[in-house]
Amino acid sequence: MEISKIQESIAKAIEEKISGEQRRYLLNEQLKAIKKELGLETDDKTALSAKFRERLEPKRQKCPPHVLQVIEEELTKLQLLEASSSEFNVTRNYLDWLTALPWGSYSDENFDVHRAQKILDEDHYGLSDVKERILEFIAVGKLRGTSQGKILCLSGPPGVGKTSIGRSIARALDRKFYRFSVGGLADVAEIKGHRRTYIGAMPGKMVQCLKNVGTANPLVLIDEIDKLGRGHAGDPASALLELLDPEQNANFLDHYLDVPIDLSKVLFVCTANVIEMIPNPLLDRMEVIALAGYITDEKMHIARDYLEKTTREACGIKPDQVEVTDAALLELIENYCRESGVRNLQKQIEKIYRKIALRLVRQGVSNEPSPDVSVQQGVVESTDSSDTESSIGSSDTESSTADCQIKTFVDGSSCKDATETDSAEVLEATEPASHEHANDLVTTESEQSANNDMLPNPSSDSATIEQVTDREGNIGSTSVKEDVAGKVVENIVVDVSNLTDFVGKPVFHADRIYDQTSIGVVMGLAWTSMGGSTLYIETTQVEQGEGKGQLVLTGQLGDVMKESAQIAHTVARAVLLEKDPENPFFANTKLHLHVPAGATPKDGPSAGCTMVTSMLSLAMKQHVKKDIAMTGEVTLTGKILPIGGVKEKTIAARRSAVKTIIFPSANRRDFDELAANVKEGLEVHFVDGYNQIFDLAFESNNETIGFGLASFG
Ligand SMILES: Nc1ncnc2c1ncn2[C@@H]1O[C@H](COP(=O)(O)OP(=O)(O)OP(=O)(O)O)[C@@H](O)[C@H]1O
Repeated sequence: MEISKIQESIAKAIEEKISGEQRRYLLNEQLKAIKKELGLETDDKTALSAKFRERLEPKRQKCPPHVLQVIEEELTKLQLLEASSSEFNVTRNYLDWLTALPWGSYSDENFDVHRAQKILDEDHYGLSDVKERILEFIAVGKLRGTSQGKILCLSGPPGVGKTSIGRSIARALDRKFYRFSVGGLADVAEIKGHRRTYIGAMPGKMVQCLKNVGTANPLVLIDEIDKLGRGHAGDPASALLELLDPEQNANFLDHYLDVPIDLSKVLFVCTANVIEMIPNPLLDRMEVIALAGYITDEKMHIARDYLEKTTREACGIKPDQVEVTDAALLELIENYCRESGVRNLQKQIEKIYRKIALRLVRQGVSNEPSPDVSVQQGVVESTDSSDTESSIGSSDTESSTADCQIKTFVDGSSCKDATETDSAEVLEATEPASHEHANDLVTTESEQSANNDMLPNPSSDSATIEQVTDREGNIGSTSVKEDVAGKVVENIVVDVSNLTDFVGKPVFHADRIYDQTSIGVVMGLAWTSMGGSTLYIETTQVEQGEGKGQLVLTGQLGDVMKESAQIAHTVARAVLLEKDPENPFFANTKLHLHVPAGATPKDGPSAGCTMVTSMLSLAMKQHVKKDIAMTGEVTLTGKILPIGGVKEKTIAARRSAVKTIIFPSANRRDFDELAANVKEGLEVHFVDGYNQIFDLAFESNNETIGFGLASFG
């Protein structure tokens, strides 16, 4: 009895529930039908299909037939699927990607070489050989009518402008710009996409790029290609090869998209610090353009004409409110920023300008732009605004309250135009950044006032602010408000004497630890991914005694360098035997050879001749010639073999005030190709055998000791 009552009540509850749902479903369907009848709304699936068709319509003519066919099939499938099913979502997303891609839509390319030259000059100082190569490339594009089929690779140490040159090329060619970094990338799916069957599947970077830029011929900058990871599932290098190779990429197959896409019109530019690390099949297909680094003089120009200008604008400071003297800039370059690139220099300049901004604000200056000119300011966008912003936000190591205030000031008032933060970015190739090309290091007062004369509507601010009233409206985009009335605001001068107030004390650099090298110490030249640098080889005597001849090595030397030291020991012994047969130094002395700095791992054979010289200097108790540096691999018989990184090493030598360099003869061609300003003031010798190095290194002492080395090697 009880049981039948319970059963009855359960049956009733279920019936009520079912009929309620049926009722709701019925009413919903009726509502939809009525709305459809009235033309108020189409159902979800129809609306979706209509949306996709509408998106496809403008591209239909240019869209390849096989893609159109897939889209049609998928649209039919969409109608048949239940809207709540997971497959419906997969199909919808797939259609979304398929219809969003810029099938066959290309932006008009600009092959105007003069315009390209202007743009490249506007964005970068110097780099004439690099610019020339780019212009040649554009010229060929003009003659052929297309620039397809080339992969450029810009290689060089960090901060020499590889990424920003990439951007300039996009601007010069009028192509859209997209950048993504493959540093550490180990998953092939990042490039080729995931198969649609996986939950959360996405297409690869290239398809994302095309969707973002909206044209099928952008310039794609692939950053850090030398740091490509090694994948556990699939090899990213092979996937990149398929992407980059002009023979294959006309039919690039993304796993997600599953229809071939034509990437043959995409211009690929890669960047790398060391080309040796790029997988060979990739390197084979690239046209490598090397950027070696800058000498002091070039850095001065870059700082004055480019970095200072963009930073000043980014900080909202007017040219007449600040003066950074030549001497201060030189000090900054020589003692704070000795590396090959200019990124650190840019950071230091930003640091100075932030501090100046704070001082100006404390003095009561307000450079707030009036509403009508703020628009104008937005246009004056640096091509590198992102980099500027990211370093403004992150470079400073001091975290004082003052700095926080400065940051607020900078962010709030002037860095509005910076946008990108991600590793992938899209840039419309915009019109020129406002770089000037003054050859002089300083924009003189007369130039400034000449500029003023050309300005149409000089403001009539009160005479209380000296420089402002003198040169009002100099950059034509800001005006000083009256709120400092009655107060004289002086422009801030940054000179050598007060530079430490802005950037602190200079950092210690180990590249010139000896003013005059002592006995057993010789300067060599090294080449790393950070550019060239000088290094010292130090040799001392540990103990002496009959038959104690031995060599101890320190300084984090790799296997090749250790072997090179052993070879040097043997060569030095042979040289001494030849010069001074009675001298038993090497046979009876335990030597210690060290290469500072001990924390930096070093390897390679190019310090061979430096090691021999260092050991001989100790054995003969003679200094080597002042300000001499050398590089070259030495063989057991004393032959000198060629080395790499001639330009980087020459620049490093100049940075360290070296006067004489010794290079292997086989590197003469590399040296001859260097720009005149890089070679300026250097006495360079090319040698085949160690005997010539001996003569050069111990030159001044030869007469005194009466050595005349017979041919060795
Ligand atoms: N010749 C130059 N003239 C003007 N500005 C330059 C020049 N070279 C570099 N810069 C500036 O230096 C900054 C750093 O350059 P960029 O980011 O392109 O370096 P990079 O070589 O790509 O470095 P990384 O290898 O670390 O990616 C940029 O703001 C760039 O505009």
